[in-house]
Amino acid sequence: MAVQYRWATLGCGVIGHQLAEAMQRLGGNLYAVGNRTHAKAVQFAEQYGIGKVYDKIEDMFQDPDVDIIYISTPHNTHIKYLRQALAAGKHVLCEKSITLNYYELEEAVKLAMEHHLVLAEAQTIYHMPIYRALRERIDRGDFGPLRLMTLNFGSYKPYDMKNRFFNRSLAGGAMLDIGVYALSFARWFMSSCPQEIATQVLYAPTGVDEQASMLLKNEQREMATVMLSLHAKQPKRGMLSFDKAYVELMEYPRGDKAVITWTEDGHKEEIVAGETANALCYEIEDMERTVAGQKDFMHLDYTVDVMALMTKARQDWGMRYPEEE
Ligand SMILES: NC(=O)C1=CN([C@@H]2O[C@H](COP(=O)(O)OP(=O)(O)OC[C@H]3O[C@@H](n4cnc5c(N)ncnc54)[C@H](OP(=O)(O)O)[C@@H]3O)[C@@H](O)[C@H]2O)C=CC1
Ligand SMILES: O=C1CO[C@H](CO)[C@@H](O)[C@@H]1O
Repeated sequence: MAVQYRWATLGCGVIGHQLAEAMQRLGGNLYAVGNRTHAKAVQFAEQYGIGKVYDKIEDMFQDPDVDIIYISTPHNTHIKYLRQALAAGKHVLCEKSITLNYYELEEAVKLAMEHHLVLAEAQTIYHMPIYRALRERIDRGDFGPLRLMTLNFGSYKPYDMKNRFFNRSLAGGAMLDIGVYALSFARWFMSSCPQEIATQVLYAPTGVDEQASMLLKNEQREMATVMLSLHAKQPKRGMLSFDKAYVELMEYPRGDKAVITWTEDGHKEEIVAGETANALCYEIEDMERTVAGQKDFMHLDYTVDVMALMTKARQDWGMRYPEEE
């Protein structure tokens, strides 16, 4: 699918570069770039052959030629830009976690609805073809009823205040950075949003959540366990357990392969769908198809459920960011 809309990127850090590369892999290009540090936007534009660099970020919202804004700044800055972009009539694809908490997201969703715009979180899990392939097989009843899932996500980040990971003023912490993947995985497969949630937390010296565990259960008696760590490596492993089989996905945020182990005789089956390297291409394509009005491929309803769970967990812990005090 060719890129048909004009996209502007707000932010040109690690993931901003990946989005620019994905655009080019699709045979398109970003239309414009804006960034807090202007010099980096200029350099970014040169690297990718982007024609427009805004002097000020605010100019992006007023540019009548922009259709979709991609926000990739730290979590706590998202709401400020969401407000401005949506009020100016732009569709928005915003990086995970889409907002700091449920209340900010509620406000953004209301704005998007009022202005008839597509608002979406850049959550790779909702766009990787392997997730759709598995969903189809589950819905067909191949594995029997879903009983439980176990989700791990561990990343080793140093306690370095120069980056966002442990910095409370940049909305650091495990839940918003990586918990959002585990919960999006859980929400994708669960028949309804979990109603019961039990959690534990360990804080980093900087006051943000370094490790967290969660137990979830919904009305259909489907359960999930989540273990997160931001200062200890773990495999990114998602496991779904059914009556007839269990299914494992490794590197699940951008997974492209699932291994099924059949309960009856233990034999294994592998399903491959999509490619990890194209993760952001799938996201761009789904956003464009949704903006074009084909169907909703973005799953903002799941994003809202996941944000509600993350907010509930932090409320239970009494953990607040400076913006919430
Ligand atoms: N989907 C995915 O696979 C991934 C998603 N992410 C998400 O993307 C977002 C950005 O992460 P990442 O690219 O790693 O971050 P980086 O630190 O690499 O880049 C951050 C960007 O935000 C800008 N920025 C930083 N602070 C502010 C501020 N206070 N106001 C305005 N702009 C600011 C930076 O501008 P400057 O140049 O001036 O510093 C830079 O352009 C996060 O929400 C993160 O969770 C991150 C990695 C992977
Ligand atoms: O989204 C992301 C991908 O995973 C990384 C951890 O391994 C995160 O830190 C990052 O924000």
